[in-house]
Amino acid sequence: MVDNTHQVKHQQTSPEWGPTAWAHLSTVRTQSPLIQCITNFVSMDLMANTLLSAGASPAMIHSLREIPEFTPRAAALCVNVGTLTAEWLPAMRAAAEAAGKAGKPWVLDPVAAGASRFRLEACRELVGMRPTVVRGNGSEILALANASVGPSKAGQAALQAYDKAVKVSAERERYRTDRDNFKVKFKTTESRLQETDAEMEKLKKELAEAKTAAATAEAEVEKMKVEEKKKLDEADAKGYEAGIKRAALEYTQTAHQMVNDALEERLPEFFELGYAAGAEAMATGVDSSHESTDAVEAAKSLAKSSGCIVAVSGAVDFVTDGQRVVGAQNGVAMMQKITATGCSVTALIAAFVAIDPLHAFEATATALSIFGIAGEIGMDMAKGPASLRVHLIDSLYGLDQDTVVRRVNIINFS
Ligand SMILES: Nc1ncnc2c1ncn2[C@@H]1O[C@H](COP(=O)(O)OP(=O)(O)OP(=O)(O)O)[C@@H](O)[C@H]1O
Ligand SMILES: Cc1ncsc1CCO
Repeated sequence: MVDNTHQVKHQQTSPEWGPTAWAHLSTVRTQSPLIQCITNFVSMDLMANTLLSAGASPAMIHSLREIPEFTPRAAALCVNVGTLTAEWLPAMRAAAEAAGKAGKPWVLDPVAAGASRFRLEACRELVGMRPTVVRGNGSEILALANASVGPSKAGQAALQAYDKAVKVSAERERYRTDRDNFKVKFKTTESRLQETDAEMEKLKKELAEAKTAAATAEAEVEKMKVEEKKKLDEADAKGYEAGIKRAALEYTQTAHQMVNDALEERLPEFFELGYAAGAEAMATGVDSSHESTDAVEAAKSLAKSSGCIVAVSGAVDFVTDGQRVVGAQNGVAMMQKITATGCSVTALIAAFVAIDPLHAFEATATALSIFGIAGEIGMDMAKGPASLRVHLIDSLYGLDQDTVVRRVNIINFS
């Protein structure tokens, strides 16, 4: 059971974040608050180990039969809908209600809130039960905020999304047309090149024939030299004909050389055209994920309409109560490559809020920052996501005052 008289008391409106974060972490270590987690199957292990390495005491208890007896004894509750089923939802409701009645803080993680109507409805209902904190990624907070603002605003958001989709699709079509036009141009050039090649082959053949004819004629002239004068005249005439043919061949050879030179000169131009079309085709990808910065306004409006603290995780973890906004800028991008880091930091928020429930806003920001610092230090030793998972837990366990105070990076955004 948590003794609230030991809760962190030195918070002010504008806290010194480093010392505050250390006060929160060291209080979690000394009080070891019992945190009940109703969470998804994927996150159970990492979440429990995160809480343990921070000094809290995890209990992954979700049976409806145990909740009335157990939940009031926990210092805080963490509800995560990651692998939601119709059977588990009543347990989540019951635990949220029991925590509320016992005056214990509880935290909601609306995993993939927008993935289905069932999930969105469940999340909306749970938000309506007034969790102390809601923590999600950008897409989850956007889905939840849009679902909570009523049909007209949701309709507007859908229309805006539709407009954007139409624009992107038109742009894509334009790129496709450009690319197809280039393909046609390229094919035409190619067929012209083939025609020239065929012409060249024909001329080569004629040249060979002419060479043979000239050789024959020369041989004949030689022969005529020793033959009668009468036949010499005839042979001369044939030789003259061969001469004309050779001149004609020399002329066609020169013409062919000119065509070749002209094509060679234009080669860089063809290359430029191909390169430009390639670059345009590559620029057609459409990014559909949301950054945490995209969801700050949605988080503020959700915080206002629900009365909860709302946190959006990402490169910057934003925390808002509807008026104030702060951003925790710790963590490393590789944390996204470990499943359930988000779920785990939500549980850590529950532990921090458990020991300082009167300052849930500050406790949420410091929990996010501390988890990020553990990720940063863990990353120095990690080779990839699997080893980061291990080193993150080790680093969280080993954090000391100097490191925390020095590395906490929380700034005011409003
Ligand atoms: N680009 C980033 N740079 C630094 N830290 C990040 C980045 N992206 C996420 N994080 C950190 O990773 C943790 C998890 O955040 P994320 O937004 O990925 O949660 P999530 O999508 O709910 O995760 P999950 O569903 O796997 O539990 C947070 O502590 C967050 O600060
Ligand atoms: C991968 C996954 N699917 C449902 S819950 C969960 C863990 C991250 O939220």
